[in-house]
Amino acid sequence: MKKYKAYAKVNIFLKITGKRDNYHEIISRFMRVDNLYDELSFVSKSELDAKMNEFKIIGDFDCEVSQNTIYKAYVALKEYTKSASLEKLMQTHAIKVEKNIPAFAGLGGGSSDAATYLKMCNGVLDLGLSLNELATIGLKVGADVPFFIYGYDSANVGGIGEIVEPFEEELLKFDVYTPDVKISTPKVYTAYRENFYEPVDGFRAQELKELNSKDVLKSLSATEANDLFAPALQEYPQLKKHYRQGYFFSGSGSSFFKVQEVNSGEEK
Ligand SMILES: C[C@@](CO)(OP(=O)(O)O)[C@H](O)COP(=O)(O)OP(=O)(O)OC[C@H]1O[C@@H](n2ccc(N)nc2=O)[C@H](O)[C@@H]1O
Ligand SMILES: Nc1ncnc2c1ncn2[C@@H]1O[C@H](COP(=O)(O)OP(=O)(O)O)[C@@H](O)[C@H]1O
Repeated sequence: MKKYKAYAKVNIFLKITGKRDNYHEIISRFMRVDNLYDELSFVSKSELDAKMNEFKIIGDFDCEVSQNTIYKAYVALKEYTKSASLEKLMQTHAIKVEKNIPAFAGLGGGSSDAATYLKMCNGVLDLGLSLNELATIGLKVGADVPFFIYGYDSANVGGIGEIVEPFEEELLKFDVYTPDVKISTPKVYTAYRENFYEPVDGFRAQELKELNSKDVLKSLSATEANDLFAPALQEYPQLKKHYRQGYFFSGSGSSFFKVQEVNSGEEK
């Protein structure tokens, strides 16, 4: 059975540019983490399970199937395509997820799984949907899903996550660690809105969009790079003891990352 990789991402920078209803408009550099991914595959159900005709996810999750981003992606795809072959596929097959991306980590785990599932269905069922269509469907599941649909190594992400512009640069390797602090994304954004709201101006946003990721990380502190870091520290003070010099905060957290040092002996 073919396995599909659902990569993690880090936010090199994340700046809020405004509000849109109860969401926030952002400008953020997303970069794929090449050595951290979940693996998804379709597996045939037993005859008995097929008769149950339930959406089956095989994997280690702390949420109900109905709350899983993969199931939400299925519902959105079925709504968009009205595809009988999709229903048939999920009647006869389960989706197996080998989870490696920690949840609540600011690494986009749920969103990446949802995007990968949408691309798997599009391929296996030959639905003929464009990446733009899949990104539109995916946005219904989560703001981070469009980035994973396009599959760029590095991109400038805007809007609430629906604008994804590829950024040509080398894919960096990261050291990532995820303290055991379960962070609620909505709670961090709300804390930002209430206590830290200071949207970045257009000129500065454009400057950041044009800087390569290494130079961004060399020129900014963790707090300057990610507008959600200060509100996350306010809501989850225990994060403070996990902070290490030279590391940056990804998304709404709790993960920290830094660019891996390339030893002189290693190939460039
Ligand atoms: C913070 C970021 C940074 O990449 O990612 P993670 O830290 O989750 O990886 C994203 O903006 C999160 O994307 P995602 O995790 O898909 O968020 P969603 O499920 O769509 O939204 C969860 C909640 O976060 C808030 N939210 C999310 C995105 C956004 N641009 N503005 C917001 O205010 C809203 O309160 C929303 O109800
Ligand atoms: N496929 C999934 N993978 C991981 N978490 C998921 C998934 N579907 C739903 N969730 C739920 O979403 C929350 C964490 O989402 P996740 O995307 O992993 O974190 P973050 O948004 O911080 O990157 C948890 O409540 C988890 O139970």
